Amino acid sequence: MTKPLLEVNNLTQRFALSKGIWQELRLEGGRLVRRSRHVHAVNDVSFTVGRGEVFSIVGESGCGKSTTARTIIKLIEPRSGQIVYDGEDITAYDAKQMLPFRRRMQMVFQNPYASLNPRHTIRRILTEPMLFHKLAVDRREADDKAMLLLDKVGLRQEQADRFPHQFSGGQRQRISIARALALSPEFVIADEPVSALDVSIQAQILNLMMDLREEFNLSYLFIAHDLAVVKHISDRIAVMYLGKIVEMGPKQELFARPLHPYTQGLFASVPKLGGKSLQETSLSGDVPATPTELPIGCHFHARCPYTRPICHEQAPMMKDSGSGHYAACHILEG
Ligand SMILES: Nc1ncnc2c1ncn2[C@@H]1O[C@H](COP(=O)(O)OP(=O)(O)OP(=O)(O)O)[C@@H](O)[C@H]1O
Repeated sequence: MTKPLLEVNNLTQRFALSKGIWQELRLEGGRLVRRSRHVHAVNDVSFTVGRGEVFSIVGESGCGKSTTARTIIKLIEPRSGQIVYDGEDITAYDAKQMLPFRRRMQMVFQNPYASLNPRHTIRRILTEPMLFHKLAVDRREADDKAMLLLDKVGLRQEQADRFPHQFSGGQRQRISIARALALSPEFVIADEPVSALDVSIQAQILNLMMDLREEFNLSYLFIAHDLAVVKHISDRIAVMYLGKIVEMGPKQELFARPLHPYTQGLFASVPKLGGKSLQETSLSGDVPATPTELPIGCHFHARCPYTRPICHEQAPMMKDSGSGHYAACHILEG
């Protein structure tokens, strides 16, 4: 088997909440001390992304998708676990060591307006990173490359001297994609890249991303809260709930035979093709707003229609049901 481009092993991330109600009082050695509570955003997450693969992570808001992405690219330091990129363990790399990887791994964000400097022209947004990373010998070469990129993402060269606010949402996302490509990456992390766009524009951007994948031989880690968005583009999909991957497998397998009750609930809430109404969802209740205390046992037990006593006590292990289709649920253990 060929080596994966990205390997994430047992990744865990948590945030300290240090103010007001987020502190707790504890009796330690006869003294009352204040301790920060923590949000357990990512809990023991493992997956790989192969070369040329589109791997998607889906789950409801707050389940830890963005934190996983930001930790992989080391925008935040992992609490524990391992990140291996192209065979190199980058987990403990500092900012200087990360510099070449920051070029090779690019990120496209949900809100293109917030991620583009409003005071810079598109020309400057595209050429500056190239010059910084020495991917162009001079301004003229960077400029030529920028013009080519505008063509590739479906914008006109005459638009290069405009500012981000002079573009529509979809066009701004095209600029973000061009900026990511300006650094000739091999891996793109796309964090909800179409969620802020009109449905009619979403398909255009997804198609563009898939065309660029072919042309530039890209691998994608694609993050979305909506299974419908990842249906057409993914090779494999991981479903995340409360910081954990609960199911993972090839797209066809996952869509044909969702195993985990949470995945089944997500499917039930996908709008029917061509239909106006949503099907009745079998997902009741909400994800805890701030997961400072993780449930004991299966994280999903409070919302699961099939809960058994064991689900309150033991966390289920990921089990392979064949063809690389994994799920973590006690029901599947018989
Ligand atoms: N900097 C932070 N400080 C404290 N808590 C945080 C921080 N960033 C994220 N969180 C919390 O971590 C959890 C996971 O957040 P994350 O943004 O990764 O989820 P998500 O699945 O990407 O959701 P969304 O789609 O809404 O962004 C949430 O409970 C969130 O409130």
